Amino acid sequence: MTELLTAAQMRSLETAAIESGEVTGLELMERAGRGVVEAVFEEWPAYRNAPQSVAILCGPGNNGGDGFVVARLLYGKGWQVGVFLCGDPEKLPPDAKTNYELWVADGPVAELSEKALRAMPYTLYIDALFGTGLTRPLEGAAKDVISHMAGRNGDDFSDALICIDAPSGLCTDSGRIVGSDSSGFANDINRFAKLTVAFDSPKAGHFIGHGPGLCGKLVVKDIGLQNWRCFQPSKNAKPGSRPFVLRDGKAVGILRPQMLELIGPDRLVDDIRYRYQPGWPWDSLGKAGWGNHKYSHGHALILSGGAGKTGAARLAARGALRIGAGVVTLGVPPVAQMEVAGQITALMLRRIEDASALTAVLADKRITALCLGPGMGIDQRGEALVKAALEARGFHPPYEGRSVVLDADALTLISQDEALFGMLHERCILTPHAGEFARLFPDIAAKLTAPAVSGPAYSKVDATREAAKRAGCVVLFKGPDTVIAAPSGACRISSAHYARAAPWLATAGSGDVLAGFITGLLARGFAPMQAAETAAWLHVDCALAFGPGLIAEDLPETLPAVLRALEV
Ligand SMILES: NC(=O)C1=CN([C@@H]2O[C@H](COP(=O)(O)OP(=O)(O)OC[C@H]3O[C@@H](n4cnc5c(N)ncnc54)[C@H](OP(=O)(O)O)[C@@H]3O)[C@@H](O)[C@H]2O)[C@@H](O)CC1
Ligand SMILES: [K+]
Repeated sequence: MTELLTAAQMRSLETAAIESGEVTGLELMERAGRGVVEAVFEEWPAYRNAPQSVAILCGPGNNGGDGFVVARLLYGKGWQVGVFLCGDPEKLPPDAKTNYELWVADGPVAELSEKALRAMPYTLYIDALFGTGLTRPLEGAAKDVISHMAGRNGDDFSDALICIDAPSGLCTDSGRIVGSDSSGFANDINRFAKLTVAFDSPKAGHFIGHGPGLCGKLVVKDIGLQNWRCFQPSKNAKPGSRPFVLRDGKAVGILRPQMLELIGPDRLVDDIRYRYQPGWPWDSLGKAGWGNHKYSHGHALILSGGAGKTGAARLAARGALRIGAGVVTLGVPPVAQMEVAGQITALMLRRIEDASALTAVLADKRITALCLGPGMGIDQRGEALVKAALEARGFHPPYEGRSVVLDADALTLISQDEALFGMLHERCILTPHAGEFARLFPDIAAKLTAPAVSGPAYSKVDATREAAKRAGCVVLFKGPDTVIAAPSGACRISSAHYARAAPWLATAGSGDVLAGFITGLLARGFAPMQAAETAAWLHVDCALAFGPGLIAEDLPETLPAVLRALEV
């Protein structure tokens, strides 16, 4: 698990640490600068004993302060250091000012301008203009320089640029660029830095929006704030009582409540395990829960479209079966029965011509989860099926109720019909991609696509939370930065970036398999949020395990190996 912090949380952490009297802001800044230098040598080990030249671009706040520390430390190692300041040195905040003065004893500070920067080439460039304190669009020299670094003049700095905390101009809460004209990043929004060095914990903006593309590689350096982020583990703290912070598999503390707001599942398995409680359904994915009869592992019903449109539902059904639903039935209209019957083996088949047939089938309380949408069609039959599915909420101990995954065409249908939308309940999960999200929640999507005029900007996290609250159910907003939110505000980011980048997952039918994974877990008794986050994580893991060349059919077939590797 990786906890992701907002800029405000990071500030409150820093304030708590400083107010405790155990550490000063200056010490934190020194650790941050040291962390950057360490990261540079880890990335370019050959430079450890071969001093190079570096240009350090310092801004008017503490991000700039970190830059002055790096300047001093590299100069001390024999580097040729050019320092450029954006702003008035007299107005620097106290710790940054101190480090400015320390640097001035070593070398000069030039006023930041594109011309000054271009006067000579440097081996490396360090962007210390703005970090978590960015409040408005870049302008003037800062904007000129960043757009130059982003390739406006045809130069490519992306193998030589290190960003302190964030690429300047990027909002660390939202991963959006602040400014209506992309603040100079317009040339190629996915190529900017080689390395971004963040402190203590990554920020949400490193994982969503343009963050991952602009940051290059993300390195997080510890600056000794963990005692203010976590309560110390007490002897009585048991898994399940409060979320633990794990480091290398060991609990190092219990999260402070304010830090719980945003938690990202980089290592979701740990995340799940530390919340383990006896009887929790994850256990039943492994050996411990096997041995009962098939219906005790849940029965998923996946509704298919008509002839020639059954592939998507079959993919979803295969996913649900592989993830461990005891029984998976495909509900097909009679016209598609032969087509589907010829393609499936372990899956069951049921004729479901219309809504009344579905209602009759749902009298079977053993059906614990439904999936509607993949290939279903947006005709009257589809609409009536969605209505029947949302009406039939049946209860079946030990499950809290029957769950419904609404994907693809089902999302289009509920976006067109307020009454259907109003029938959503807490056991539903919506799985929109960006286009479907915009149809379902046009006003929310508009906020997300409107230019970000100030920071912190409205983010995909904000949008997904708002959508979940309005729908009254879990929303999984797909993308390489999948965001999952519950009406309560609980939120996870399942990011397929950095070490988990799997661009080949963007392949036809992969969303259908994801819907099937979620449905299978729901059928087994996972709560909606758990089902969505676990499925999203396993989906990416399958793609990573398979590698390039992946097609949607491969995802369910790779799942057994992924589960084996988890030793569940
Ligand atoms: N928190 C921690 O624990 C630690 C934090 N550390 C470091 O501190 C960084 C955060 O520092 P920070 O808060 O001073 O913010 P920063 O990003 O330097 O910029 C703020 C300044 O810029 C200004 N400004 C904003 N936008 C602007 C614009 N478009 N154009 C022009 N000006 C603009 C803004 O002015 P204002 O909005 O007040 O007018 C303010 O003066 C963080 O990223 C990390 O590197 C480390 O030392 C380790 C410990
Ligand atoms: K920066």
